[in-house]
Amino acid sequence: MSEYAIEAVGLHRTYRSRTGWLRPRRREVVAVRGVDLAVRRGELFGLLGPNGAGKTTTIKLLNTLLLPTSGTARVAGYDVVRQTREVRRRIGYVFGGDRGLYDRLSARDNLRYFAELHGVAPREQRHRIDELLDLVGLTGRDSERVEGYSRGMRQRLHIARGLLHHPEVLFLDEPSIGVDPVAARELRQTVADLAANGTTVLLTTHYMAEADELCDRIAVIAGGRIRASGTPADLKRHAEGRQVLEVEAYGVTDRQLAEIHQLPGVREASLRVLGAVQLLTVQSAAGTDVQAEVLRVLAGIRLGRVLSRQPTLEDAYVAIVSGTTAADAPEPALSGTAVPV
Ligand SMILES: Nc1ncnc2c1ncn2[C@@H]1O[C@H](COP(=O)(O)OP(=O)(O)OP(=O)(O)O)[C@@H](O)[C@H]1O
Repeated sequence: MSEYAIEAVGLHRTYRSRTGWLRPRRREVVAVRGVDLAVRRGELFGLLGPNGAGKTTTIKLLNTLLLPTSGTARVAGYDVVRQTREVRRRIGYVFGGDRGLYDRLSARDNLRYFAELHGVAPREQRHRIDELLDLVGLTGRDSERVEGYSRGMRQRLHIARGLLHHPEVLFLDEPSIGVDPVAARELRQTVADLAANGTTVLLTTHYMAEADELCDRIAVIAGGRIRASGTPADLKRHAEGRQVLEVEAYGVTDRQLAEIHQLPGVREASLRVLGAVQLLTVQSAAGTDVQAEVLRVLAGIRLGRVLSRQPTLEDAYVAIVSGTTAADAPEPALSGTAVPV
């Protein structure tokens, strides 16, 4: 038996569609271009990337919902194209959002229904459902209708649903999307417990802190290609030798962001909108003090907190996605980077 639960070699996927009505035209989108992955059994592996990077497509290629245009993959030891039935029996798939549960049924009845669909033997059902309700922390709330559940509770019920048939590999696509921070923490605990019980988990997320806390290893995907992979500590090295300046501001323009990018010593600059406030993050070579110059560019704008700090996994991620990692980035990038939130 291979030590890997998921092995992919050179996965490609092109979507072909027609657009237009009077003069239909073919449109091709290369969503995944040569992805290699090797996820060990029992590992909690994160696939991170900005919007449109190819995360969901990669997951769908691995869980047999899509056929690769080229390349091969094995999941739980079986080929995803030639042995789809064997693969499907051994995997679970949980995607973020509201679909996939019956609102007017209780959590327990939802699980009963899906247990039937998955062919879980009737005498095993009760025990399995109790076990899963306990794992996802819904014991005691299981007779309530799902329509009254919070987003976090729904997500945990989704996970229980995905685990009914004892899958060896669980695919979790954006599990904490739209979940509040406290519920997200509980959700992370559930995912960590799963991996501790031996299930291999492949998780996609936009949240760096989540990946940092949870994952044994992470691959960063952008433009359909894996840009970097390794443990969170390995990835953090991509921002090694840098320092980070964070400025809360109100009304930074694209021009100012581009100007900050051009400042001597600046490696990366990005802007995120957090409610009413913008968070400007500037990465620079360690030992280069860019603060005075950045504040000069921002003169006249209302500012909040200004903070200098060590790089985090998120900074490394920004550097990897924009192709300006510590090793290969002597020149600053030319344009601002839109960071997914
Ligand atoms: N059914 C489809 N037909 C055509 N193009 C598609 C289809 N599904 C995805 N794409 C395109 O393929 C690319 C990769 O999409 P994918 O959904 O895999 O990215 P993602 O990393 O999961 O993004 P997000 O975080 O936004 O969900 C994008 O450019 C997307 O627009």
